[in-house]
Amino acid sequence: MTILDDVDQLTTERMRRMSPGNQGKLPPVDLTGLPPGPKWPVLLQTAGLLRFRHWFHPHLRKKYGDVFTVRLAPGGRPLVFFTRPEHAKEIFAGDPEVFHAGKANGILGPIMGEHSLLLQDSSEHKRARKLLMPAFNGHALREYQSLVTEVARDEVATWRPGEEFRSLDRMNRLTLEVILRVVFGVTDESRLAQLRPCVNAVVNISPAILLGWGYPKLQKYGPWKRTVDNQRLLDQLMYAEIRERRTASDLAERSDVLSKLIVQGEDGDALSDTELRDQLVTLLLAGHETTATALAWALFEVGRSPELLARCRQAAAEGDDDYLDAVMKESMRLHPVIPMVVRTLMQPATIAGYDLPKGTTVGPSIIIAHQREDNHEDPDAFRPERFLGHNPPTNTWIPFGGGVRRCIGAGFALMEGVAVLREVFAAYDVSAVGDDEPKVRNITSVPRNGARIRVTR
Ligand code: HEM
Repeated sequence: MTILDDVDQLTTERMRRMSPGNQGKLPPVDLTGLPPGPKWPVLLQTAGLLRFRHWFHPHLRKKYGDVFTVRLAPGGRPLVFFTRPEHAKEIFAGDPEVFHAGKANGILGPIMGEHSLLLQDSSEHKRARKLLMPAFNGHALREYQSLVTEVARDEVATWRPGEEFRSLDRMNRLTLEVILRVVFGVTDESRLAQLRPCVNAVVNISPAILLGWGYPKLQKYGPWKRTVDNQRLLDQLMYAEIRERRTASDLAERSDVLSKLIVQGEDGDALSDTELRDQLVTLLLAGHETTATALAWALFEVGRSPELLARCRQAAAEGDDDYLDAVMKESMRLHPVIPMVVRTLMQPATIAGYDLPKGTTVGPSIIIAHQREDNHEDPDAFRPERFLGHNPPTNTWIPFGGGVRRCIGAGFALMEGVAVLREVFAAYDVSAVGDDEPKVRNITSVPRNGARIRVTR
């Protein structure tokens, strides 16, 4: 068997094994005594939550109070939302053996693979998190900084004074390049050229594509076949990169996430090739569009206020990273990229005084936490100063979730955000063009018009 056949087989087996139909079913849930919620048909509630979340979360809080239940298709399984910081704390601090996060992400199994940090729970999650953590600590982040800055500078160098564009598109291009070069550590130009279109297609997961994962027979036809073919190509390229990297003579000196993960494993417990592939695809899917969206909103909001712009240009000129860090944090507060985080109860648990049965899914609403007036004064205003010199009270700012599942890339995203803002504001004045509002794009919320900006000197 050649290496190519071997990788093709790995892809085929993963897609089959991880198809939603082959993953274990959750037990039925007893609905008596759950917090209040709408009596609408479950399909309408599901549409409200998935497509109209920016209206639906505040509407439900207004109607039912701080804790409410939404029922989801198929089958009307309950999802209980909590909107107060002390309730978010109860969830984030919950026993990881009882509060599982991996189940809710199972839909991404065919692409991420079973080893993905996002999909694992209990001891497997603990082990993977321990192996990945050193590649995301403060020391590692400082090592990535110069390459991230270089990628940002190259992107900004392609802009022309007076040009108007969708900042979301430019930020997506930039953050993808960061994943390829700083996370995967690819340096070979021909491999980068092969990876760019392939990775772009992989991150474009529409509801129609998800359908193909649920019904593997569709994978012989049209867009679903193209998705699987593209997935095979990505796997070929990634396994080739992983296998070559293992034998690289400069492995220990390299500052990219993949090299660090390989070196880290040399002391004992090591990640296999398949585990490395699954974690890298997870980092790609979790870290690319999320960071790009937060950056696009930051540029758009700063571009709406000449005072903020002047402050950012000054910060870039003086190397005042704290101010740019506050701009990123305020961008994620006002426009949370991920609207909620969820956990499924493996045993009955009591939260906010409610006794909830096994199988219930629970989660803090990030949208509401960031909008509550008792959490953030004048919550509709974009004010980076909120984050200067102090942090907001615990669990009032939760764009990265919390507890043992808190986003492992939070520090990476902020480091990247600051580096990009520094490069943009060192070179350009930015003004927002038109208006914008959040729109649902699969799991994330993105600016509907792409956060259009004009750059001038
Ligand atoms: C602005 C950018 C980002 C946002 C808003 C964001 C948000 C989140 C959220 C809400 C979670 C779930 C946390 C929970 O369940 O409590 C998460 C998990 C995760 N994120 Fe991020 N993220 C961002 C950037 C990144 C980056 C840059 C990476 C990696 C390069 C990354 C990798 C991950 C991974 C691997 C997990 C799973 C952690 C686990 O289950 O243990 N994220 N992220």
